[in-house]
Amino acid sequence: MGKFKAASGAAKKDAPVPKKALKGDRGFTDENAKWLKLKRKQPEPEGDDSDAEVELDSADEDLGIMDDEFGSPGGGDSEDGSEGEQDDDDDDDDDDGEEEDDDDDDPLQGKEFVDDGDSDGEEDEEDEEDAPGPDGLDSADLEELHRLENENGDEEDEDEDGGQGEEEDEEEDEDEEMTEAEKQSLALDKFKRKQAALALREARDMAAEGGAEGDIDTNIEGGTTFTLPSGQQVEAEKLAPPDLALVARRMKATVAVLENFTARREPGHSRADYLLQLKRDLATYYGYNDFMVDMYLNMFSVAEALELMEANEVPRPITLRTNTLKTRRRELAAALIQRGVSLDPIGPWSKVGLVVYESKVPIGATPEYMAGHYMLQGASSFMPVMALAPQPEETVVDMAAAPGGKTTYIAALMRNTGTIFANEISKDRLKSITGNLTRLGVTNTIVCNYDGLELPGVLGKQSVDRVLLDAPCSGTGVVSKDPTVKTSKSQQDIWRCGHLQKQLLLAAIDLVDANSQTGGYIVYSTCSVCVEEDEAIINYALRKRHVKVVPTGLDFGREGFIRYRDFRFHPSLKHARRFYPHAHNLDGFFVCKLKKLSNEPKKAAKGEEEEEEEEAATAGSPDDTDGPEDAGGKKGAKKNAAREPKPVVIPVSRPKSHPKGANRVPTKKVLEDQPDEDDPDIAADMEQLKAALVKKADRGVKEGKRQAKAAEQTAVQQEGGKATGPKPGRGRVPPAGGKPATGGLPKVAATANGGPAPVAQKVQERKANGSRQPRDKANEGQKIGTRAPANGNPSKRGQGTSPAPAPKKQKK
Ligand SMILES: C[S@@+](CC[C@H](N)C(=O)[O-])C[C@H]1O[C@@H](n2cnc3c(N)ncnc32)[C@H](O)[C@@H]1O
Repeated sequence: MGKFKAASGAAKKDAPVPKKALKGDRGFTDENAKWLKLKRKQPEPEGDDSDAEVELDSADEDLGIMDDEFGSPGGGDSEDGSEGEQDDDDDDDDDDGEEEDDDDDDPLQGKEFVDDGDSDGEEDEEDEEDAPGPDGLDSADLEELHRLENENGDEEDEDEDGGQGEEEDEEEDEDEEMTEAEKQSLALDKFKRKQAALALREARDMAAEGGAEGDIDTNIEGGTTFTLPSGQQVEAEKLAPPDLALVARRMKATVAVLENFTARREPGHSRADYLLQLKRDLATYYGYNDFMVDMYLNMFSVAEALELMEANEVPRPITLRTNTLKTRRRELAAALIQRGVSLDPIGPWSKVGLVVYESKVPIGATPEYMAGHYMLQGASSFMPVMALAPQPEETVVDMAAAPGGKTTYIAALMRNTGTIFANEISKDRLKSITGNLTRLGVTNTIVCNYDGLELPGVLGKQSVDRVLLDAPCSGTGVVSKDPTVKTSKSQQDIWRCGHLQKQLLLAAIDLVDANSQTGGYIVYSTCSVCVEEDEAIINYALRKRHVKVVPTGLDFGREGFIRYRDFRFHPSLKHARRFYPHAHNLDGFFVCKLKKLSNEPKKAAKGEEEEEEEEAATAGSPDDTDGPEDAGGKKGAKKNAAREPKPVVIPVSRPKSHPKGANRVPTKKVLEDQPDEDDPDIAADMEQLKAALVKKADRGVKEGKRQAKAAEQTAVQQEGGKATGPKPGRGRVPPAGGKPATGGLPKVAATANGGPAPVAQKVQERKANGSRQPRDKANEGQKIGTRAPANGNPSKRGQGTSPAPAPKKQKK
């Protein structure tokens, strides 16, 4: 008891696995049992980047670790996987590479590296909570406390005994300066907190043990059957401050009932009644909105959803990636240990990662950091680059690159050879990319500032070997970094993201040459756990392009969904990988690798054209995310509007009327998106949207004129001519999205010498010359650049074919 255990069978299955990566094995094993353990206390990165940007434009710079990924929820991280020429251990990422275990001869291994003795991390926090003082507590309170403590057994007592020490003494001193009332109030607060913590722990324990048949006490008030609160009680609770202890105990009881419903239900109450109460309580206790609670409960068992929410309260470990362009991991580790940093290798699955437990110095401002020997970067962001497995001398696109964490990792794996196009739509975020590239000594990268949708037009279709699309997303996987996600996301956000993600993924596929000698791969990743942003996007691409899902090479992580509620995805989606905080101690993350099979356009299957049209009109509604094929085909999903909740599954709340069809005002994002001109479907969709927009704008103008006229008349009628009506021509024209896309091609890649890079031309030249040829040193300066894009000339390519809007700030 008392430990936060993996709850479900599924979670246990995922538990860190093998002993050691076998030599010659490909991929990565999950032997990181130690560091994967949840830890309550982690050193904060300098500048508290924790506010990882869930928003697309959130600046990593805020952290004071400007270039690093910490603080950028979207997944901004940079990692290198290769140890360059000194050490090939980075090659574990390569599809073709043999895995070498450099740790075998790592002198630091098991010596200087600090052992994480914090296996009981979770309890530490509670240990630090002071036992409630007797002051101000009545005997009933104390009795209750003792009862709770006794229920939690000796372990709890030990925790408390051991956990206080000097801190308690200090508090006693402070107590003397307090008034009696203050003391009582403080003590009561502590008592309540303690009660809540104990009750929650019980709930967790019980959940973790799968409801241990037989010995679950479902009685919330000793002896009586657990009774759901009445409507009146629910209303009363809404008005009062939340009683967290009560809520926690009720959650426990509710979970127990749901897990053995027939035996424990209260007559007259349905499963839905209990679920509704549980949802309310989860939202109260952890502070989520209904959408998020529904999403978790749809995805996991109730017990596991609880675990995930609990894990979201805990920060992920601080991790860094050795920049193998400049140093080796063992050297970096030795240098940091010298400075008072406690660290360990991140796990056998990475040869460049380190996990930091404690640091006496700001880890984002050490001389080694400044010198570019490492990148602070969340462990989950290693995965997409490892899956991409870029090869030296290839041409690779990082389609949504800021702040450049993954770009720099790609560069390291390519050993600074070949060419990377690091693209980012947000001009403001470009400097984070260039800053990181410069600091880490990356010289094979051209930074560009396009909407990713434009890239096939700019760089040329089938022009590159690999593309990483670390897509803008809702950020529902990074709650611990950005708790605002708990309440700020809605189903509409997911639909909006989904629509953009689909288009970006098609553009990514179009960039890749299926006939690449060494590549032909696309990796799609998000830091969202929403199926509509993950598997549904891949499934869409499978229908639209000649691609197949291939294994990521990552040996841990859960399989992608093939069935999710009403959705049925291609069976190959099991090769995708999902990572969760509660199961892997990683941010919630999705990674999927595609192999392009042919450069030929894929003919739309029967019925799909019609579907595309509808998609444009619905712009990412759930119905366009590949609904069930077993319910009358894909169209069946659309007809299946009233979706039946499955047992212990709560339907996602949807708006009562989803805006569809011509009357729907297109979202701003949709209007900004540029069509892939070579994709007739999308181009047609966009035309349709634009037409609708123009029509709407016309209506708005007419309405504006009408109102102006009315205002004039009113003014004339009014004494002194003071009009109170709307001013002529103001305020009635549809705003924002209505702005027609104007302007020429923005943004340009810059070369190392600051001049504009004729990007597409270079790619085409490179292709013509054979991309595998060694680079011409004389051309290097022109071809390769890492500086911030100058306001140079735009690439000629694409000009006049795709009127691109100025880059807009994107919100995730
Ligand atoms: C998840 S973050 C990328 C993190 C980055 N890959 C890293 O590892 O450091 C997504 C990025 O996509 C950018 N973005 C959003 N919409 C885009 C678009 N249409 N084209 C290109 N980039 C876009 C956002 O500004 C944001 O920087």
